[in-house]
Amino acid sequence: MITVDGLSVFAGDKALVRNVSFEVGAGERVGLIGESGSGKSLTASAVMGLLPEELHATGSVVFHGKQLLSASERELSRLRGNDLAMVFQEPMSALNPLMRVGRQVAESIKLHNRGAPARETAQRLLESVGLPDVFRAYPHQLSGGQRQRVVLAIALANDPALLICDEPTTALDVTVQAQVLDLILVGVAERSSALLFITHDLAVVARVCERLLVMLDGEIVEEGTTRQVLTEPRHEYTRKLLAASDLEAA
Ligand SMILES: Nc1ncnc2c1ncn2[C@@H]1O[C@H](COP(=O)(O)OP(=O)(O)OP(=O)(O)O)[C@@H](O)[C@H]1O
Repeated sequence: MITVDGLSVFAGDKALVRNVSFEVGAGERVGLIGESGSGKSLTASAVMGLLPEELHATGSVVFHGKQLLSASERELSRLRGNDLAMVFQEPMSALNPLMRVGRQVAESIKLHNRGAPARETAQRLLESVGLPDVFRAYPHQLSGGQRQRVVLAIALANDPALLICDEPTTALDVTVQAQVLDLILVGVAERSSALLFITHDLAVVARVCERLLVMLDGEIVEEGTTRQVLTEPRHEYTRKLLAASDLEAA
């Protein structure tokens, strides 16, 4: 469904992501883990066509048969928020502070989903993330966890084939984290969406992902099923990550 092949990201001639290759199959939940600065977010941004101007990507990212690295901005923006959706760490960056959240959800529903009026669909989406009463609220009136649930409702609005989450719960309280993770899991399961989940938190990937990719200094150094990577890590770096985490090293 999405195939990343030999992806590199450069700042000038300095490679920040080097020769990264992986696939995410339809409906699959894959985790991208590694320490801060290992290149996880840049990999996701390159896949989404959201790299800042000073960076450039080489290699290949094929999504539903289409080469994204050479796609026009117009094609990319048609894909984003449609077949390809993303949830970032900081929900305020994805929301318009001046618009009621119900309207923001309604506006994200694309025309082809116009069976029911967008307002009703938006309300149903908000209910599905446990927010039946926030339609007329502004983002600042909500808690961080509620805002992230609104962002999730927007990301899921058009039943994306692939949802990319970049540290979606890192900024939230621990109790709220679990709730948002569950909503992500239910949301992708109901739609058979694939999930690429970026985090440095191994307890989170253990709960969410079927397969893991481990990044170090811009490269993928290990890959396997979640169970394999967390119980029989092959790379020294993965062992260190496990030792440094709260996970019971099995
Ligand atoms: N616009 C940029 N220009 C130059 N270097 C950058 C730029 N953006 C990121 N980098 C560098 O690229 C490397 C990878 O960054 P990236 O944000 O992908 O890491 P990460 O694994 O997602 O870490 P974090 O969890 O902290 O977000 C880092 O060393 C970072 O400093």
